[in-house]
Amino acid sequence: MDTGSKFEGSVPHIFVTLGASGDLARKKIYPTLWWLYRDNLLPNSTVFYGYARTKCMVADLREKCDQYMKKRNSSKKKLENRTKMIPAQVKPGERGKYEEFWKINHYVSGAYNSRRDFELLNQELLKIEKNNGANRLFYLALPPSVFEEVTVVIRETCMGEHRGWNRIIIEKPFGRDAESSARLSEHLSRLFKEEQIYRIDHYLGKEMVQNLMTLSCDSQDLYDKKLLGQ
Ligand SMILES: NC(=O)C1=CN([C@@H]2O[C@H](COP(=O)(O)OP(=O)(O)OC[C@H]3O[C@@H](n4cnc5c(N)ncnc54)[C@H](OP(=O)(O)O)[C@@H]3O)[C@@H](O)[C@H]2O)C=CC1
Ligand SMILES: O=C1O[C@H](COP(=O)(O)O)[C@@H](O)[C@H](O)[C@H]1O
Repeated sequence: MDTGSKFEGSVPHIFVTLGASGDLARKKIYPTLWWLYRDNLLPNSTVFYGYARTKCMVADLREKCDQYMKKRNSSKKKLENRTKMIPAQVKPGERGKYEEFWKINHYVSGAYNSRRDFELLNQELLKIEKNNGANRLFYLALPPSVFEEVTVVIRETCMGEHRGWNRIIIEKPFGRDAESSARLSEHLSRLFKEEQIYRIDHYLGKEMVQNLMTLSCDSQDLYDKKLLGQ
């Protein structure tokens, strides 16, 4: 299996959001995918798949996501908009592209522990790939209680015969404590190579967290008094 290290534009990319019906998907993942698509930051022939138990159509998913799709605001503007109750919307000039974005979205309904349902998902992906292979990313937008079973079926059903690399993305939390975190890592390492596993904590991109470096240089007292720990 090719784990892949290159961002190869000529090969199709398939981004599968597991738990597509949920809060993280609608508020963070789909808006981010839209911004990347809108700004031409994705490889050509990228396709998106949503997967969850909820039976729904792409149109239903779109309806849930619509209000979160506006370009990211600064925190100040976000606060102003919240206060004024202004609903977020895609800008008028971007609506054509927004329609294009939803046309390359698909949705498959199934359980997270069902081999059969994931085989069906795999069949869908293979149809898109038309025997040319593709690079596949599986984003676990799911409660941690589902991580173990879903990664087993992904490994068993969605990676075998197809050509291209496969990656798994997990949003924090990676366990509740050191022990459960190590258990999760151990489980994942039995299924995937480390370079296939991406662990994401979007809080590390937040301004305040980024500023910790500045704080650490400028405010030694803060550290000395262990205030950060508190
Ligand atoms: N929401 C956020 O902003 C953030 C979330 N996270 C993390 O991301 C992950 C997803 O979060 P979030 O989207 O808020 O979670 P949700 O509770 O919205 O769950 C996502 C989806 O998972 C399915 N699901 C929920 N509970 C179960 C269950 N007990 N068993 C099987 N499937 C279930 C549901 O889909 P269906 O029933 O259709 O299958 C649901 O739509 C979690 O690990 C969370 O800690 C991290 C950072 C931010
Ligand atoms: O990781 C988390 O993210 C959500 C969303 O936060 P946002 O500031 O990016 O909108 C937050 O509600 C949750 O507490 C946190 O654990």
